Amino acid sequence: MQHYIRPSQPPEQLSNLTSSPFSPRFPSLSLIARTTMFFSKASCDPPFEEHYKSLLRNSIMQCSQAQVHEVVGECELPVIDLSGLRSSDEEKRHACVAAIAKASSEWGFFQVLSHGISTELLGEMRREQTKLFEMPFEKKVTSGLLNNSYRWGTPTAASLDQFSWSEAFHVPLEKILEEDGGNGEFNSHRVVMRKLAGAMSELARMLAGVLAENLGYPGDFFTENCSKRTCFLRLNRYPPCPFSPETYGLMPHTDSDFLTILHQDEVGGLQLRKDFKWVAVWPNPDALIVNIGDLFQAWSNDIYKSAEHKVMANGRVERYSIAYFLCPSYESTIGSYREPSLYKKFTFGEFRKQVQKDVEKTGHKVGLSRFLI
Ligand SMILES: C=C1C[C@]23C[C@@]1(O)CC[C@H]2[C@@]12CC[C@H](O)[C@@](C)(C(=O)O1)[C@H]2[C@@H]3C(=O)O
Ligand SMILES: O=C(O)CCC(=O)C(=O)O
Ligand SMILES: [Fe+2]
Repeated sequence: MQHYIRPSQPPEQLSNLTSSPFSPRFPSLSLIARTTMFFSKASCDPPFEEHYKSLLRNSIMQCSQAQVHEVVGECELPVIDLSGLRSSDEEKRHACVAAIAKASSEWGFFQVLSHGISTELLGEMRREQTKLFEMPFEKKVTSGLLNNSYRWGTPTAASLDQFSWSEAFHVPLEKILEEDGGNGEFNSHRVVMRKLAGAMSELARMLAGVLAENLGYPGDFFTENCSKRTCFLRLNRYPPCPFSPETYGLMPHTDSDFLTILHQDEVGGLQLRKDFKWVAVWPNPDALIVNIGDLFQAWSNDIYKSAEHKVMANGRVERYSIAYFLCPSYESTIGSYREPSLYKKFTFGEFRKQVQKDVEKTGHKVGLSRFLI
């Protein structure tokens, strides 16, 4: 049931510009089109260089000492075919549940095939996402698009290790599910987002249910507490970055949710921390990535792991990803499914507030350890 794959080609991030046009590693035409040749900044790009001038200048001098020693290993992230869950053969279903639970404990990450989200829908979303990010930077900032959810860089960054070379729409789904909440001009992306949110919600709640049942607990906790309205869809874009290859596209973090479903494009750059090493997650066009968030780690009393992950910026090409965050309402209380609990009970609202406070104060998310008993 659980098997490992390593793609035949490395992600574009690792291919090099000097390769021959006849070599299979030569970048595809679409990638060439997406390459901002030698750092001419597009009008859609956020003004990272102007805004974070001193931060970036210092970072080049220091060459980010903190990250130099880190090893990036090859990733053999579990790939799980979810058709096993729909099988009438009880043994097959059981093997699939066991594979999901094992990966969630050992990695906090896994990839899924036969996930039920069509390539067409993911492609539609990707086209809408591209249109959104191609708008002039000023418009993204000022137009209040998608409930004012546009973010770029890291406003609180005091050093390069707190800085993210990326932009995102971090969209509370409650807002886009409202029928007429939007500006007519942008309706097509709202329609696609609703469709994708529906499909992602089904998949996320099904996986959360499986993980809960594996611990002998009914899965309805997630159906009851995480409605379509309390979740988030995040559209990420990582523009090409002319600075040190050590620059983060997205700084190391754990996700503040129950679980995340991620669709990444073919560029690569996502890395997760396993056994004190950073390992790269190779893009697999047929798979979605699933990772356990802080709330599931607390709820499962550390049986499932919320693994730290990051995105490394790419010097030549832009990268896109879409993340669906399975979250409860802010009033929901998160407590361990069994006693004695490692963590104090907290509401999701308290957790988010504490994360924000820590990030504002120190530039870093402290996260779950704040709530240890
Ligand atoms: C500065 C930060 C905000 C963030 C946690 C972090 O320390 C690093 C990444 C951020 C991020 C990105 C994805 C999600 O939007 C988010 C909720 C998360 O879990 O990690 C945010 C965090 C946040 O805003 O709390
Ligand atoms: O872009 C990626 O691959 C990861 C994004 C991510 O970690 C996030 O949005 O929380
Ligand atoms: Fe994340």
